[in-house]
Amino acid sequence: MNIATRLAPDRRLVTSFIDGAAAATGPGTLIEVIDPATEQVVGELREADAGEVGQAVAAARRAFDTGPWPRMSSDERKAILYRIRDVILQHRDELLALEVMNTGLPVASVAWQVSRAAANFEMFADVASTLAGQTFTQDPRYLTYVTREPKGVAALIAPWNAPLALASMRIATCIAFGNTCVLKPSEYTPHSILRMVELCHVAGLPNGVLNLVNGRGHVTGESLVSHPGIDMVGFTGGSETGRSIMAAAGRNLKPCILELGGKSASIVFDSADLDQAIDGTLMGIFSNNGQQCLAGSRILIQRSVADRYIDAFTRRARAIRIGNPLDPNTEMGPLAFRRHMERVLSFADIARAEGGEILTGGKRAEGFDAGYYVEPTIVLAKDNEARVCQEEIFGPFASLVLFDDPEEAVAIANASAFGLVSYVWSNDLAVTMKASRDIRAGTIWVNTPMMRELRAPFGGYKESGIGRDGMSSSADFFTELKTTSIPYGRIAIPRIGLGG
Ligand SMILES: NC(=O)C1=CN([C@@H]2O[C@H](COP(=O)(O)OP(=O)(O)OC[C@H]3O[C@@H](n4cnc5c(N)ncnc54)[C@H](O)[C@@H]3O)[C@@H](O)[C@H]2O)C=CC1
Ligand SMILES: O=C(O)/C=C/C=C(\O)C(=O)O
Repeated sequence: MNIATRLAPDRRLVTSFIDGAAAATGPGTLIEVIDPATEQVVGELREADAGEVGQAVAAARRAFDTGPWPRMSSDERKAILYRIRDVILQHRDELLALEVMNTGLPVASVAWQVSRAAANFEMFADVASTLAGQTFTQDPRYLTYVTREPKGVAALIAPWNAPLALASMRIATCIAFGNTCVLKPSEYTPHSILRMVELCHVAGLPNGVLNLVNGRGHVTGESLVSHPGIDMVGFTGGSETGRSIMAAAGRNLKPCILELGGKSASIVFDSADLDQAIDGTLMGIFSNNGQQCLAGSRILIQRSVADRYIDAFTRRARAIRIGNPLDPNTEMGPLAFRRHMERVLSFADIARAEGGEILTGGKRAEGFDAGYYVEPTIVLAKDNEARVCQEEIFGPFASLVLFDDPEEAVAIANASAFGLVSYVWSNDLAVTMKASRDIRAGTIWVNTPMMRELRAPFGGYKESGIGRDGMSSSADFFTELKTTSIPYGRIAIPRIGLGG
């Protein structure tokens, strides 16, 4: 199937979507959208300038100040969010095709991500509709109660590596609590997101609650996050970008929730079920074409099992089926865009220069006329100080480091600027318990590849982020707490100002 030819001419151009309608075609810069599997131009987006961003923020503000959404009962909002879930699932194939066309991710992994997008809306509808309040009676003459109110208008910035799953997470956590927002997806992956935004309106989301602006980060993104009319910023993406977004938001004293990069340690102890650890560490680094913040990109291996592990891991990596992302048998597709592919490949030269041994890969995959295909790459690093162990590469690039005992493994895992997740492979309970206690990361997965429990807090230590997504954590970020105290009857108030 060549989905490039399936986009109708009127679906090629992506514009802003403001107050429930596509923005009229204006003079904005046109930016080509390229299918990374074919390198063909499959559409363009018309970049929103500061003026158009202002219109989107104004629409979100109107919807917040005077629209029905923040004033609905949580059950009414829940009914609409459930309909969004249903409409997403009804349009699964269409969303899937657009997502594959924009990202180059294998169709099998995108299928899971469309389900995840639907689950995000369901999950946060449930969370918001079951929020419990608090009461206090320290002074028995009073009832003091705490209510949660929506915080306002959010700027939401989404990445390109799993656009539907991650943008929907930001949208759902924001609007479920009665807020309104302006979303800016990545300029590389606008088509699936535009369709999802349209579908949210088909499902009955009131106009102005979810507005969309498209464009590059330094143009549309910067205008949005520095706009004085927004009340908060939600961002998923790289740590450097997170730094500038937080600085821009900070100038207006706006809070941020940042889900950033990682260089997560996947630790293979000699007490592991080695076959399972090999399956899990392969998924950890090579799934989603290696483009995941939560990738297990630093694999630490206990020296006593290193030969066996490395031999099997390398053999299996070489056997990964690279190909057309629309083929259900494909295990790895192309990287998302040319500049990113070149950056990932540059780390092979860096690895060699710093004394690492490339066990496999380090070059473009052969046999393709077009597409940003890269071979699964494995480097045995000289040590954990190497740049390939310290910098987020964000591609199918595994950096291996050896260790002798559990204490050393934890020390290496922690010797990183990042702290998003860690994977622990061991059947020794004490080893797993100590590792999970001592590793400084937001999530520890023991004997399992990525497993997202959406209710639990998810986010990073250190440069991997600020704040957490999840039940109470999302509620804390996306609502204001209001304390009200009311006496049970007329109280005696000291009478001042009666003197003469
Ligand atoms: N989920 C994650 O953790 C992701 C991590 N990355 C990491 O970041 C590196 C750089 O990739 P990029 O494509 O440059 O990702 P990025 O983090 O710059 O892009 C993510 C989003 O931020 C927007 N953006 C960029 N600069 C902005 C600004 N100043 N203000 C507001 N919005 C802005 C982009 O347009 C996009 O929508 C990758 O190599 C990878 O290491 C990239 C994407 C996702
Ligand atoms: O599951 C989440 O909420 C976040 C996942 C983040 C990534 O997979 C990513 O950014 O790569």
